[in-house]
Amino acid sequence: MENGEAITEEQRFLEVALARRDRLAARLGDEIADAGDDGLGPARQRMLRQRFEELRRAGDGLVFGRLDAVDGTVRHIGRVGLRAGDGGAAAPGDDADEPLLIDWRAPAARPFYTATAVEPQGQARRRHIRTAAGKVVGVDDEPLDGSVEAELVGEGALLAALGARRTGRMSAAVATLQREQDDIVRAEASGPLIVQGGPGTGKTVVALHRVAYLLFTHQRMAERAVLVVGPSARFLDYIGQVLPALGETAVVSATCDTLVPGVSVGRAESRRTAEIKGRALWQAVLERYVTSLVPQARQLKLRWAGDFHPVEVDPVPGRPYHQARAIAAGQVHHLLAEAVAEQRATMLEQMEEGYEDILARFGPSTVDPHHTGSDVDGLMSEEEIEELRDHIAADPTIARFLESWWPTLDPEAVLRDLLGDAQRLARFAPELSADEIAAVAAEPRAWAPSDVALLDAVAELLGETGTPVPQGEFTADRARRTREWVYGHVVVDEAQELSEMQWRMVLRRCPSRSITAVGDIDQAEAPHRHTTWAQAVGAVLGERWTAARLTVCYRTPREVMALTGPVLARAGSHNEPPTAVRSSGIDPWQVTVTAAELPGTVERAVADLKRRWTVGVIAPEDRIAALRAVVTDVPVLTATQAKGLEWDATLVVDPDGIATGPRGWNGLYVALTRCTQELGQVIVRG
Ligand SMILES: Nc1ncnc2c1ncn2[C@@H]1O[C@H](COP(=O)(O)OP(=O)(O)OP(=O)(O)O)[C@@H](O)[C@H]1O
Repeated sequence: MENGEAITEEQRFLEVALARRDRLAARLGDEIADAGDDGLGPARQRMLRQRFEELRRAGDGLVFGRLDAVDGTVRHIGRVGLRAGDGGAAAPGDDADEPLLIDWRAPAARPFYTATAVEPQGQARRRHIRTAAGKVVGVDDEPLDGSVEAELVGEGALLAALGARRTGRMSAAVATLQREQDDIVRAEASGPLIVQGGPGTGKTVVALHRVAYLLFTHQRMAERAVLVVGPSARFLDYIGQVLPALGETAVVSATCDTLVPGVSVGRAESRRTAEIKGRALWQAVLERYVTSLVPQARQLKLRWAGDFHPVEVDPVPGRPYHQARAIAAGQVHHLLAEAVAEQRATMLEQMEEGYEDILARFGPSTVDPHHTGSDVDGLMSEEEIEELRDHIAADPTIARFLESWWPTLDPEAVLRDLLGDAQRLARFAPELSADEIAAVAAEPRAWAPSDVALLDAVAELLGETGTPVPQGEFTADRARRTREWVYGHVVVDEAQELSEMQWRMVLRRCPSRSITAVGDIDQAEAPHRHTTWAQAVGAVLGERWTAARLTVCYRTPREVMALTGPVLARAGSHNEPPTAVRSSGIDPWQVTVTAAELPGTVERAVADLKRRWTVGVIAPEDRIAALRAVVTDVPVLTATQAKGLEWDATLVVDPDGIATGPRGWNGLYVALTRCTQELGQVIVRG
């Protein structure tokens, strides 16, 4: 079939699918409007709204693929699934339940990503359909009968997508996911999966498509929401468009700095203290410290209605501090009520006379007036003791006493008391050297990034004080505002940057360990010293995690990747650099200038690149301010800030300066691999 005919044929199909989509969306819109009147449950309303949102967003790229099976069956693949009868009556002769468009996440769509000429999985042909504004603009056919052997799935469509200009926002790659990527997207989600991939291998793409896949496949996960942890707010903004476009609303995205509601980072910190405070040993240190705050077992003397009563309380070990406190408070209330009742019984026994007078001493609050008098034996019934216990529990004096004996604690105050006191640190963190203790204790009061994971650990050890779970219409809203929310799945991007304590913080949010972490250990710039995944996660996950790899670089052109070998070796890498899939045909270039010439050269180079491309400038930290003064309309970032981002062209300023910082070679590796087309370097002489 000629390409023109194929386009016409797919255009017809697209129009049918768009019409069905529109009709279905309109009908759902009506149902949502009526839902209030019909008294539909909130769960059903949420479902309707979610489906409506999904349909609304599935505009461009509603249909992007087609599989023709050997037996003649034709299946179209799209962003959402549609049935022939969706939104109203099916066309004459159509079965209303017959699938019209298959959701890319459904099992039936899998061969679209994984069938090859060697393993055609019953398919004769794969077709990629490119659309723009409701029009089919291109069709790429790939025979799977062995007549053509392609290394890449949908090579034409993939290379077109990769060669497209970058917009500063990540776009979905749902139409062109490659087999090694698809294997990870659809992998089992029962334990931690750690994906190592060099720059541009699609780790972020894979992570986000996996979220969409898991939410589609596992309803329970959608009920608990999925957490996406990324390295920076800039990065979260960069990927922000992708998830809704993939159809997901049950997702919370955060950085490690924003994971604890109500806590905000107020200052930067030195690499040294960040490294010290990221170590796994803090878990034990904090446990020891919080345990030391639990009052010892002791005999309390409590006053009730004018008399003192001895009450022996034994704190329950192994519970979070506040939970143990609540149990102890319950014990106090109960034992005091019992003691009062017992005292009364003893007194009654001892006294033969003056019965009425004695009862009066207990006061009206403890005595049911109907039960006074000679018709009872004077002993308190179970119900009366229960009632007395409630009075005791509500009594402000008793509450004040409990608070002074076993105070409720604020995690921030607890952590401050520990970190700010060198003597206390020496007692509870004997693993640290005197120098390390002095460095931690000398830090300013405001929280630094590494403190957030420590605060989270303290909050967990203290346990909650009974604050109600916030309400919200969408699961994600409630999850975002609740520190102890248990997510259905957690995805960590740029996972190589996490400290051991940050790993713990992530794990606390998903005790089932249904976690996908993607990263490149060779791009690690964080102050921890790990150079392998086993080191990075060993202290927290042990050996109970599965490794996967991505090996093909889709972003950086061959010409640029060729420069990275020596840099990677200097970074102490244990990994092969990924294989670049494409060439841009543009040789990387460099100029050498004096420090005085630097600003002018950068300004001119950016102005020139900007005429052709989207541009990012990457420089050492100490040059950023000066460069921002001359380059105002494109981002000027450190390698750390540029992590995960990409532009058509990158200008790397003073690469030697980038390489001399701590973990500098890793930073330079990040900087060199951000472009999709052109790389320029400005080297500073002397
Ligand atoms: N299958 C694909 N189809 C289309 N584009 C893809 C595909 N895989 C990756 N890309 C594109 O390649 C680029 C790099 O992908 P991504 O940012 O996910 O890589 P990464 O491994 O996270 O890189 P880094 O570690 O350097 O940040 C992006 O522009 C992405 O859209």
